[in-house]
Amino acid sequence: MSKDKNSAAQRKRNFFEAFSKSKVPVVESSAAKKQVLEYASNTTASPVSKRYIENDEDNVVILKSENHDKEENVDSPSRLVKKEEVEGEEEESTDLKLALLSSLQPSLSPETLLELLLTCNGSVPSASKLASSSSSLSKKQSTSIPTQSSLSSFLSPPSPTQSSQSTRKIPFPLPAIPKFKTLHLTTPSQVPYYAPATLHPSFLPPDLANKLLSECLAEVPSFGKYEFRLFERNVSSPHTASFFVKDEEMAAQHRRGYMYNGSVLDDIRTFTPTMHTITPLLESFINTQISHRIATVYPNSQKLKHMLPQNSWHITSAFMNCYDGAKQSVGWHSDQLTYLGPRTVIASLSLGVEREFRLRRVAPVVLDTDVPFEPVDSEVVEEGGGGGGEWKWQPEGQVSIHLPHNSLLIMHAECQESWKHSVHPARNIQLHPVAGGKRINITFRCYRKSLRPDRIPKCKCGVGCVLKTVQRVKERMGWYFWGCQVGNQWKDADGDDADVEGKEKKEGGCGYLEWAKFDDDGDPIWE
Ligand SMILES: O=C(O)CCC(=O)C(=O)O
Ligand SMILES: [Fe+2]
Repeated sequence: MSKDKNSAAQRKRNFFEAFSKSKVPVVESSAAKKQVLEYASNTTASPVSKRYIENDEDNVVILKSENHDKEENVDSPSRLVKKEEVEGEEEESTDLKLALLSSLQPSLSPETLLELLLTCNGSVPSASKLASSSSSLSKKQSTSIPTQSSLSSFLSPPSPTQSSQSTRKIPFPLPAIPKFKTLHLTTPSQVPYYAPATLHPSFLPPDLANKLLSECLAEVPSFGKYEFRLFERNVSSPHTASFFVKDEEMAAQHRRGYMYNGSVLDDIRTFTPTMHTITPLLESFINTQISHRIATVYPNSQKLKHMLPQNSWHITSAFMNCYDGAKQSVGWHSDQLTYLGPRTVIASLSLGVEREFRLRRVAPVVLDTDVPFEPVDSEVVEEGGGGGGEWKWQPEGQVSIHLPHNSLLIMHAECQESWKHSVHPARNIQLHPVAGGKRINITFRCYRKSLRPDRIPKCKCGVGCVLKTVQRVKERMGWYFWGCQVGNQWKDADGDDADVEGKEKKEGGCGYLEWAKFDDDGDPIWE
């Protein structure tokens, strides 16, 4: 590192450069503002570590980047506060305060924010108050599509052969990964080129991530173990998990009516304090990421049909998973869409031990499911084939992504319908100083009001239906249907519910099936 790069002025210039290209989560509600302000007055920043490991399995392709430092420089709120080039706590906490202040005052330039902080002796609450009461502050340049420092690195090359300054469009649809291959992605910037996901390491300010981890670890001992029938997923799951909602009222609603695999959950908990604190940060960040993806990846820069309107992704609930030791895992599955609706986005935060997450495409992305609905023989639409018109899907290889402590993986809108994911058992793990052998994962979700249990169809068993898509029948590829929860489960010895060929359907169930129609924004149209 050059001397010049180390100088305070240069560091400040670097920071401002990164900062002005970035979009910090915007905190809008007054309760959320209060939480950020509370956090701002208590926090000190500490360094984070991250590590990308390589793998020597057969048939493994490892994509390496020439410029790891640059490529790992990805977007996250804490990117703005974590300074590889900056030494010393004081600098870090200034950056953290700037990031927090920016989330409260998103329209102000970084220079203005710094001036405000200096004027207010470093107090974020006072600086924010001052900003709100002043009308003559300089504004950040407004752009309809926010760009991010890390997203510019996201758009930088996924392979070593390209120059780090060039940008390459993320292909849509994504290229096929050759059958039997596992593509190990070693930098976050590679992820969106091969999977319908983005990875944001060092997502939270380090102290906040550690606080959240400690809260989660306190919850874990009372988690239940779910074999084969883990909540929304019909899958072998040798790990423990629990379900969280925002408040008691929601918890009561969930206990009353939300069905998972034919029964209601009895273990429904409310968010821990830090889950509440990070909710507005996550919401703002995810909405920014979704908008960026729409602008840069999806055809004609339009949201995919059935996606939520822009800026309306919000957190209603979360599954918290705990993987204790190298062998605990979750088999191939996609998350059930029943309450999430079509084209859902899921924010998955990892804490503690780094583990390997895999993704595999199982069906094409269908852009227009708006085809005339006609009655068909229910056999034809069974997921996984059987009946006429079966889709001959060319099996594809898989992508492997390592998820370190405090990394956020966003599963984007095309992920659940066309891909499956899993957490791979590990040969060995590196213990985490706080979590020991445990990995905690929280998947934050946006349940739709229009898909509350009292609104969705019941099957002939009298149980709320499950929402699925057709994945193997060419003529109806991508269509959505409501089916019997029991009738849509498969006996599944190896945890892979994608490969149902040759497996038997579970006993019982009424075989109910009804086509599901959704409007452009993904809300159901009932007939
Ligand atoms: O632990 C993970 O990263 C994934 C968890 C998951 O797939 C789920 O909660 O549905
Ligand atoms: Fe999942």
